[in-house]
Amino acid sequence: MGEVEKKKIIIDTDPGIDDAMAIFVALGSPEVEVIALTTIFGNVYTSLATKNALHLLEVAERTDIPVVEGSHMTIMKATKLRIADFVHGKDGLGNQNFPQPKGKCIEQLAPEFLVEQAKLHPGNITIVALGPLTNIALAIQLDPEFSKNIGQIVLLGGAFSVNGNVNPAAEANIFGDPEAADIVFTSGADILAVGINVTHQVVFTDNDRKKLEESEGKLAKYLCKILGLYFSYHREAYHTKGVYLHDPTALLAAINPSLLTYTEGVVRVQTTGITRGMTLFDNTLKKYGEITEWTDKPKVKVAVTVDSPAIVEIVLDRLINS
Ligand SMILES: O=c1[nH]cnc2c1ncn2[C@@H]1O[C@H](CO)[C@@H](O)[C@H]1O
Repeated sequence: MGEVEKKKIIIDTDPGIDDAMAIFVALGSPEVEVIALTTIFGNVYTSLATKNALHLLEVAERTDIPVVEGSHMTIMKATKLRIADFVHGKDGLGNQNFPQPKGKCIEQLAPEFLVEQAKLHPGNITIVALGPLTNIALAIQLDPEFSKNIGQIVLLGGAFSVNGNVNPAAEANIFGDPEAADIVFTSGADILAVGINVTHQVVFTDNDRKKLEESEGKLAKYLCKILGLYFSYHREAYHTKGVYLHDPTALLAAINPSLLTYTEGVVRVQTTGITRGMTLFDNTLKKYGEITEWTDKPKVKVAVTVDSPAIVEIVLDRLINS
């Protein structure tokens, strides 16, 4: 029997403790081929995201995978960014003082790289977007064919019919660049959004962490070092005895969509006022009496439920066997 072709994924990432987890899960998943990591600000600034991406690939002994640096500012060219170092540490990886990576990112910039790869493999690349959507929006602006050429964009972002995590209205990745997010949601690309309404159901407990600690998995052991800060943040902010697996859930949705259920509709992002960054979903079933900002916009898929025990089990399995 011939080998089943692996799904080609590009992870757009701002590592980030849960990003590190997602990247390692991806590297341990035989179903996918990680063709590059592109970087973005969010949990850290973009230069640090690049450094951390290179570092994580060195830890995983996968320096064959290129790192491509992304935008240092929002699509509106704002450089005053909201960085979640209080969740991930000053270094983005739990304040562990890791050595500088030896490798370097490639010369090309992330938006051009994304455009080029989508052209090279039309319909066959999945972008797993784990941070603000700036690079992807820039790729859409660079090439009118990009939304058609890209296979799918699975994004971790939004808070659908629930409160956000930056403030009651907005989730962190969308809040990081709301204008970019609105461009992506309305681009016509095949989009699957995994919001915190879903990822807050996927809790990785103290007991799961113990399983990582007691395992022989190389990447499991590494993650145990950086998870401490993420756990204490969750204990303080959410009073949970565990952490939310945001990025690993989005990554696994890209690998095996049947782990979640979805609905379809139009998503717009609020870009002004106190609800800046809010994602508003229209299921398009109601016929409004007038034309709205949602009318005739392309539909996207939005995750509704998730098989949390299965997600945690797969994450554990991929890390313990690393
Ligand atoms: O309270 C928070 N504020 C800002 N960012 C957060 C918070 N909690 C988690 N994340 C980070 O933002 C993404 C999910 O929204 C994840 O990458 C997560 O690590």
